Amino acid sequence: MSTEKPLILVVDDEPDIRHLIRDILEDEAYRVTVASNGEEAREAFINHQPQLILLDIWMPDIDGISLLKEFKQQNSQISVIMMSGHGTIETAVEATRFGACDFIEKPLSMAKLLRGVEMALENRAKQVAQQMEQAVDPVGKSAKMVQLREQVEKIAGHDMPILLFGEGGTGKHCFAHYLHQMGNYANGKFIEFSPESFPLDSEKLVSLAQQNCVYINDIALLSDEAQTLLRHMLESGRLQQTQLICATQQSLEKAIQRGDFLEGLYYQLNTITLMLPPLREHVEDIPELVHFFVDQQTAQSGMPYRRFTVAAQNRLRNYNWPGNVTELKNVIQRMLLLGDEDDIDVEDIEAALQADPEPAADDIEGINLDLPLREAREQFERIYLLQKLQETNGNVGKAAKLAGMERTHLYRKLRSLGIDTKQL
Ligand SMILES: Nc1ncnc2c1ncn2[C@@H]1O[C@H](COP(=O)(O)OP(=O)(O)OP(=O)(O)O)[C@@H](O)[C@H]1O
Repeated sequence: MSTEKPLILVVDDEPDIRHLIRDILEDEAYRVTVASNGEEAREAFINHQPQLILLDIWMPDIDGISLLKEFKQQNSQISVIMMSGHGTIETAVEATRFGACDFIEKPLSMAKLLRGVEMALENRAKQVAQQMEQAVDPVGKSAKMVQLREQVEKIAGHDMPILLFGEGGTGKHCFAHYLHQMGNYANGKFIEFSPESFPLDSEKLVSLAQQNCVYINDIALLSDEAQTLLRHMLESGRLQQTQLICATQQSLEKAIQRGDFLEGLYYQLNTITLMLPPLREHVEDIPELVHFFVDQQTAQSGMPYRRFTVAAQNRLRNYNWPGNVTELKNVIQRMLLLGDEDDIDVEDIEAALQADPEPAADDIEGINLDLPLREAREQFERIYLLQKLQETNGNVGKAAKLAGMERTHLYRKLRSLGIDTKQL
């Protein structure tokens, strides 16, 4: 996995705009390359292989849509944000149908530009991660899982909003992907919005959502503005050609009572609800989930295969899993990484469960929330990395794996945070 900052290609024939965007992005530590016309853009695309392209919709030698199509044909994974001036906004909306992930209007607002770039890169990273996970059918033969899969088969083909209700880590994303695969827009995209990334522009929402599956995580945390917009879109039928799946960990009825959630929106969303049980209520699925995650992780990372003894599997069934399937997956990853023997036994499980950083609230207590973001982030990074080093007895290589970073990058990061691993 590369930990270098993503490379962004900026294509615009106006030098002022190119340079302004380059400065803004470089200030945020992105790597940037620029092109002033179609020809240069093609060259930069091949030579630099950017992760994201900011593409002007109109240039003297070629129109942006044709260039977008070319890029998408050569690399369907590439993220492209179109930039449009007044009068070309309809073309920009059109561009989302040809695979642009977003568009921004000129004159450019620095905040919107950075937000757009961040969101595009985040979505790309999520897509890559999802592909690595090879969106699987939910595993489990317990009565609850069998019933849930049957429900999905019945409801996936209807264009009605679906609400997924379940504690953190119970498989809401997993079932949302399954619904997408079984639904009417299986050939369309799976687009995830968090409450912060929800588009507040109705045209943009409709153009992104059409013929696709839209998954909104933590729906109870949507801003009042976003709730009103979503309600309006649903009432006016503008999201009809969309598979809309919303997920929540908290009761929406209670959110309504507190005045935090629109009652009208709740009735729009509550037609079909799937209740995802906590893992402690279907522990009979644990052995199958363990096999599944061991196979998945050893195949993905080349870690050696390790077997769980029967006693170890029983211990896993007796734990109450406050973090549900996510916690089980993390514990398995930790054991595969840290153990040396072929077999994983009860003692390894006890050690991994004790090291489980689930009660996150305690861990972030040391962060001063009055600090500017950059410094608060540094404080968090320090606490987080010290915790990883503690879990691995100061082994930087293993800590890097747990943190999903390259070892050399972690060394550099530790140095910049003033952490001396020899003193630990
Ligand atoms: N039944 C299942 N079969 C196989 N994998 C599963 C199952 N349930 C969950 N997973 C996997 O476990 C991990 C956590 O599940 P997921 O992200 O779907 O939970 P979530 O409820 O959406 O979490 P959050 O509340 O944090 O958003 C994912 O990698 C998911 O693919």
